[in-house]
Order: sequence, then C-alpha cells, then structure tokens
Amino acid sequence: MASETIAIACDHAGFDLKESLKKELTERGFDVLDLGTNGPDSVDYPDFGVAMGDAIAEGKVRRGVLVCGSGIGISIAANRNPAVRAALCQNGLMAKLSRQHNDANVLALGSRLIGIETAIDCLDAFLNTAFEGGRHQRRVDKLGA
Ligand SMILES: O=C(CO)[C@H](O)[C@H](O)[C@H](O)COP(=O)(O)O
Repeated sequence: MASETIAIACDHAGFDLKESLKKELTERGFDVLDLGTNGPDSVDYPDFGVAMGDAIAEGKVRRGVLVCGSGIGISIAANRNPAVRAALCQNGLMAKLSRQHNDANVLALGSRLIGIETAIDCLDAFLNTAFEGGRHQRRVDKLGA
C-alpha cells in the first residue's frame, strides 16, 4: 500500500523545527510534501499558510503540519481556506483533542514556544488520534457551512 503524504510548511522561525519534524515523519513511514521555506532567511508566514491551504483544498494531501515562531500567524493564514481546520497546539493533549473533537487536518506549532519533545508529542497525537464523530460531526459541519 502506498504511504500517505503529509505536507509541511514553515516560515524562517519554524525552519529548524520543520526539518526535525520532516525527519520524524519519514521515520514513521510517511512521504513528505515540503512546501518551504527552505532556509533561515526571513520570509512571510502568510505565503506558507496559503500554500498549505491550497495543498489541502486541491487534494494533494489530507493532512499537514505548519510551523512559525508562535504558530499563530501561519495557522490564521491557513484557516482562511475553508478546506482547512488548523489547530495551534502547545501540548499533546491539545493535539489529541483537536483530532477527537475538531477533526483538525492541520497541526500548527510555535517553534519559539515549545521544544522538540513537545512538538513530537503533538505530532504523534495528531497522526494517531481518530475523530470521534457523533455530536462533534454536527459542530464540524457547522464550521464548513
Ligand atoms: O506569525 C507569527 C506570529 O504570529 C510568527 O511567530 C512569525 O514566525 C514571527 O512573527 C516572525 O517574526 P520575526 O521577528 O520576523 O522573526
């Protein structure tokens, strides 16, 4: 069976963490669609949040990971696309709940606020937690209405 492709994107502040998370994803058997940025030079986070939104909306990927300094700007940018439910998470429980209750399809992280261990906790919870549906489905449907 072909492995799932996960998209990943960041701004300059998120570059190092993005590279680490790419490695984690590869080690877990995923293919990675890297939407940039590809170095530490200063860039604008909206460009990369929008690229993630396009990749989800066009069906290139089902799930993605975003990183900027706080995770705020890049998640705001991605969430302007109606196909995206990006969840800014600071611990594994938030990432788990974002899947169980919100069916989040994008995990957003702040590289200046959390370390690699917490980021990996978030990544694993995001990847391995199922949406619970039921009453949460009704609410998620309203998000897309
Ligand atoms: O968008 C952000 C905050 O909402 C991110 O944290 C950015 O990475 C940050 O604003 C970049 O700041 P810098 O001073 O230009 O490195």
